[in-house]
Amino acid sequence: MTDLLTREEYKTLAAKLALPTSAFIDGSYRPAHSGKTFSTVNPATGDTLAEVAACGAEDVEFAVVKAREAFDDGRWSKLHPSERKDILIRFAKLLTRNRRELAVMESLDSGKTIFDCETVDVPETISCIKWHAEAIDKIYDQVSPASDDHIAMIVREPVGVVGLVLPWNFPLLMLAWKIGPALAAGCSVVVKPAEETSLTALRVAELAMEAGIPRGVLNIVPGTGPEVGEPLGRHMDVDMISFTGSTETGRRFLRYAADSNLKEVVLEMGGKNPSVVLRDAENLDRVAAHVVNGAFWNMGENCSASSRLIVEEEIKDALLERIFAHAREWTMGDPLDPEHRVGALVSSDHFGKVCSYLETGATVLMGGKAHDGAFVEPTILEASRGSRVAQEEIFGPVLNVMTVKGFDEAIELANSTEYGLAASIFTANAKKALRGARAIRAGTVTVNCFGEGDIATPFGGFKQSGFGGRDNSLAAHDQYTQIKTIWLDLSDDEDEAVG
Ligand SMILES: NC(=O)C1=CN([C@@H]2O[C@H](COP(=O)(O)OP(=O)(O)OC[C@H]3O[C@@H](n4cnc5c(N)ncnc54)[C@H](O)[C@@H]3O)[C@@H](O)[C@H]2O)C=CC1
Ligand code: BAL
Repeated sequence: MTDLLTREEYKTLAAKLALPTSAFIDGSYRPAHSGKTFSTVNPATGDTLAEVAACGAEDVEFAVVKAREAFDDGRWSKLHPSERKDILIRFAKLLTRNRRELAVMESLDSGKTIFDCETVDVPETISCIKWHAEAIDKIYDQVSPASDDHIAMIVREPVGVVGLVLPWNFPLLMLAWKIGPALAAGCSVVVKPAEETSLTALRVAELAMEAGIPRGVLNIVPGTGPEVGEPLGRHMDVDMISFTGSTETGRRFLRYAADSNLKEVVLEMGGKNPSVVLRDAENLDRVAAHVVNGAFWNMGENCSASSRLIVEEEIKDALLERIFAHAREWTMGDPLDPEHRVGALVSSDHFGKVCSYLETGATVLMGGKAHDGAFVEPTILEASRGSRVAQEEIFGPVLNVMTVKGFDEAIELANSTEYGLAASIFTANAKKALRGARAIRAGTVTVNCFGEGDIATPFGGFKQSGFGGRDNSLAAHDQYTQIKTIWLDLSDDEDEAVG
């Protein structure tokens, strides 16, 4: 368990932080080609933290050229996997050395609680880099069945230059989910952080250089979606895009690829994830704790947040009573106070979006109030299945409750949105648990618990939640490599004529 500091100690650290503000391309910090900057704001206070380089198409071009040079000359892509492993492990050690600085920077820039940054975001970022580093020199290529006078090898090669487009809800962790396997595989990357939260990615790039990742291999280009994300998505010399964010923007990347070089596209997008609680669920208090954690953790700014509770009507009241009790324990306020479990929403725009769902006419069972232009109380609503709060990804601490009469209706309702990222099912009946887990169309289903799995299990979605691949596990290695088949003729030259 991480040793947490006091609020005052975190405030002192925050005041002393040196914030990186320039793009990081070809191994050094540089201003945007245009010289323009944009403000990055602490959403909890509204204060401007720093002016960050507002990059554009020229900067994307420069970063892609440098990433391509690095890839083609093999300074990283052709190292022995064990050499990449050693450097990435050194990188993980430097992240560990700087973990407190990164946690405070992440909390300030995103509004996430320091508790989560210290206990989840930063440690999982480090273990993700380590996991892919440790895996890379243990993955074997294959030899296919073939006749005695041939050998057919199936080898995996790094995809090449990869554009990584990140969301703001887990700035460090999503960076790690993508650069961990991409760098381990030997790719060169151009990262576009979300404009709301660029700081930690810029700092991490410097630590990567210090660890020995060669220049040009890891480039960070901050800026807006249209000015940086689109030129990256349309670039003719980018071999692949891996994106996490909204389904709407994910669709754009498919169009960019279709209109340019048909680069590979992997999309990890939104969710409207159900917690299904059947009448035979055991230990409703424990179920309630999972439901509350699933709905309110990270202020619900989580693609796999359990934002829909589907409960059989016999147990609805008993479950809700316990859910209210657990939700009341989720204290909200200054993200740098380690006692707080609910911090600020990421931006005033996003705060406005979440608040708009509180005014759609749904019955408010708990919470429902917003504070100081940044904070939304853990909120429990009751609205019908066709309503906006039941269908749309709110990405805030808002749980919608719906009752059902039995298993079949519960599963049908669980599947009734355009999304299919994650789901939980709570029941003491093993058959129902497994039938439900199979029938729910989602990339991850947890039984009698809530979670996303871990670095060793694939993460991604069905339906409009996902496209093209999976983050985490060796499935992520597959994402950043492509298959090549090599045939070799072993026959004696004198055996037979060709043709
Ligand atoms: N992990 C997830 O599933 C996430 C889902 N969202 C959902 O999306 C909603 C909107 O949040 P946004 O920040 O606007 O998400 P977004 O999908 O627009 O942003 C994600 C990334 O895409 C980039 N981007 C935006 N527009 C682009 C464009 N036209 N071309 C290329 N790149 C572009 C952004 O700069 C950012 O780096 C949230 O309220 C939430 O519902 C947002 C972030 C993460
Ligand atoms: N929950 C990890 C992925 C995401 O929310 O973007």
